[in-house]
Amino acid sequence: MSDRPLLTREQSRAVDVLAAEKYHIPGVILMENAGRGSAELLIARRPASVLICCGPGNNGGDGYVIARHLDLAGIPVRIALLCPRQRIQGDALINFTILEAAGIEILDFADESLCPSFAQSLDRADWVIDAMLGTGVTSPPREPIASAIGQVNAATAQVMAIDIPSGLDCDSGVPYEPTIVADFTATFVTSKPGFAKPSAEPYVGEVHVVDIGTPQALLREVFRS
Ligand SMILES: NC(=O)C1=CN([C@@H]2O[C@H](COP(=O)(O)OP(=O)(O)OC[C@H]3O[C@@H](n4cnc5c(N)ncnc54)[C@H](O)[C@@H]3O)[C@@H](O)[C@H]2O)[C@H](O)CC1
Ligand SMILES: [K+]
Repeated sequence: MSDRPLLTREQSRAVDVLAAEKYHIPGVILMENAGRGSAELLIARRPASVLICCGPGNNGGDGYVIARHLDLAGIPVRIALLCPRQRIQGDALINFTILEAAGIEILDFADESLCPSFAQSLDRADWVIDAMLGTGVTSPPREPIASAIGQVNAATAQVMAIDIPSGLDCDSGVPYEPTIVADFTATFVTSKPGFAKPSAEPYVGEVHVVDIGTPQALLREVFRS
């Protein structure tokens, strides 16, 4: 796994497209593998209480899957949702709807200014999961995610970043203002080019690669292109 080439933003998109269009793998299966593999990494660290900060895209979708697996493992977990519920779409929406049906606690923080209860939720957690922004982002984090990143970085809880620390450019390794400072990053398929850059070092922490069930043949195609 570790001898695979690094995966760029464009190749990450190619994985999703090829999986769906040529290899008959629905995106929700990749998301399940991504979330379950990430949850297993955190469960091994025996968290007492977890806050999962979720953004509007599929990075947030991974966060909903993680919530379900932590809940199944008996770990108290809450979602801090940093976008209006109506913005959630596709595979992320499938997993969000499951969480709603399962009664897992979802706290809404869609407003520009995070209300004091975001800080209170942070205080209650010994681990925070950053599932706010992933490979789909090429600009500085906007509100309310920007404020959430600032508050997470100032909190005492340990931080696990999903795929990429939110705010870090996965290709260049340049941190936007602000960027999550993670204790460890669970990244999918293989590591990202930006992680090897000195500018990324303070943000990514220990990097763990999580496989998401893509066939070898698909990966060969992606890395050949
Ligand atoms: N093939 C794989 O590796 C898989 C990865 N998965 C996860 O999916 C994300 C990428 O998901 P995507 O929906 O493309 O993008 P994001 O979640 O990163 O964000 C898009 C979302 O964010 C909004 N947005 C864009 N720019 C900003 C900004 N500057 N500030 C705030 N919000 C912004 C935009 O409008 C969209 O709504 C990848 O990282 C993995 O975590 C899959 O789960 C499995 C396959
Ligand atoms: K992230």
